Amino acid sequence: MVVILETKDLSYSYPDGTLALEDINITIQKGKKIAFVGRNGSGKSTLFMTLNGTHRPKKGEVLFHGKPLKYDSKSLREVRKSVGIVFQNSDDQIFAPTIYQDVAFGPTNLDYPKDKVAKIVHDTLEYVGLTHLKDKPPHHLSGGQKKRVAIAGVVAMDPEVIVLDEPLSNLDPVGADEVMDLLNELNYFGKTIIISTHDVDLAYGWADYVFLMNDRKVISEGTPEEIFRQTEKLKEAYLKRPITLEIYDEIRKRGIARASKPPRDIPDLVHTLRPQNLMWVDVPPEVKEGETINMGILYGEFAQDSMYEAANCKVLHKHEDGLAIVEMGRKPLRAGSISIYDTSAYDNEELLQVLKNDGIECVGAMGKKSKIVAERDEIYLHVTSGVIDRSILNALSGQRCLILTHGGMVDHALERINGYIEKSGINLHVGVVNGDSDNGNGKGSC
Ligand SMILES: Nc1ncnc2c1ncn2[C@@H]1O[C@H](COP(=O)(O)OP(=O)(O)OP(=O)(O)O)[C@@H](O)[C@H]1O
Repeated sequence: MVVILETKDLSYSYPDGTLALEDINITIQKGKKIAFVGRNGSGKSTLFMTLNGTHRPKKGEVLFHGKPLKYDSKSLREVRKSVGIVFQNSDDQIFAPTIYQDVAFGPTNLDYPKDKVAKIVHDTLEYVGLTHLKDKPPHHLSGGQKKRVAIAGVVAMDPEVIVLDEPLSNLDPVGADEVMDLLNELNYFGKTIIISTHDVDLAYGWADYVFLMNDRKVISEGTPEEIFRQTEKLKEAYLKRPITLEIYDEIRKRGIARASKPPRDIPDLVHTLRPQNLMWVDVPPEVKEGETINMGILYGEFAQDSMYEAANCKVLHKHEDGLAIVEMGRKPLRAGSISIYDTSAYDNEELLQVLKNDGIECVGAMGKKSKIVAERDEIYLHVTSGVIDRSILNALSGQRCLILTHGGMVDHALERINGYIEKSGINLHVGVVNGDSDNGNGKGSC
């Protein structure tokens, strides 16, 4: 593996004293797709500006092909030719009167002869699909088109590394797909692509390697599979888990996923679904269609919860020669429950009793006040966002859940859960376990 970019103990402060990066040590491999994931203000854009020398580190260094960056104008010109940056806001990047002139700006500055510049611009515009707009002023373009012009301006310099700050911000889904296709193509032809994003689904499905940033530091790095399994780190970085992983975990808990690697995208996810458990088996002559028969011991692929298990099967179709198609029975799950604790009538002693006596396995808090109470009294919160839906999902897979909330949100939670019960026909146990509210379905009995 060839290392193309590296930082060593890199720190950067803005002139007003804001420390935006602290002791960053990263290594970027040539030809990879890299995502820096972090919430607003974590330092992604600042880091990117240090990678091509726009920002000079206060401490530490940036190395390109193993050589420390120098900050004289000739060296900077060279590194900027090799490490191109596409800014978050295209208007900060595009300034020439026409798209043609904008894309020509970089190659012209490299002192290429006119005909070479013309060929580069022509080829680049064709490559990004903007030839038909070449004489338009950039401010007449849509956000997605401007983004492509900005990318074209960088591609025209033929850099080894293309760094894109939030490449999909303000793009509609189709525009976003187009930009990602373009980046994949550039990567396929050997460019190292580095992006920043808050979009965990994008990073999870797209990147070869992920750096997780929070509060001016890289707090974790690894393959997407490694990073997005680190629930605590994601929480620390105020990020969620990718939706594909969330769905996969729910499928797995219900015993309908194959034992395979966690899926990276939707086709992967579909593939993890265990095929319907239909089998051809030999059956005794007296067995009739519709009957349930004992299949004895299942093992390996066919056992759902352990290496070996006994299973009943329903005979769906009886064929000649003593063969039948049977459907394997699934083990029923223990019924889960959702208790709601109204923190307007909070009593720590009582809450601890509820947690213990009801065997609560998953606690969530909704609303700032309830979260503050939980933090103050050191009640561990398994869920802090999407609390109602998460609790429904956990209850569906057999867990006993408790939601800490207060005021109108108690009724809101009840309404949402009862709405789900009504729609799905699945009768979850739900109720308010303290205070005066009488809205519960099975109050106090969870
Ligand atoms: N020109 C500036 N002067 C002073 N502080 C700045 C400047 N630009 C950014 N900062 C600060 O540096 C820190 C890192 O900002 P940065 O823009 O690098 O974060 P980011 O991860 O790219 O955020 P976003 O996802 O919102 O783009 C923040 O605290 C920010 O307020």
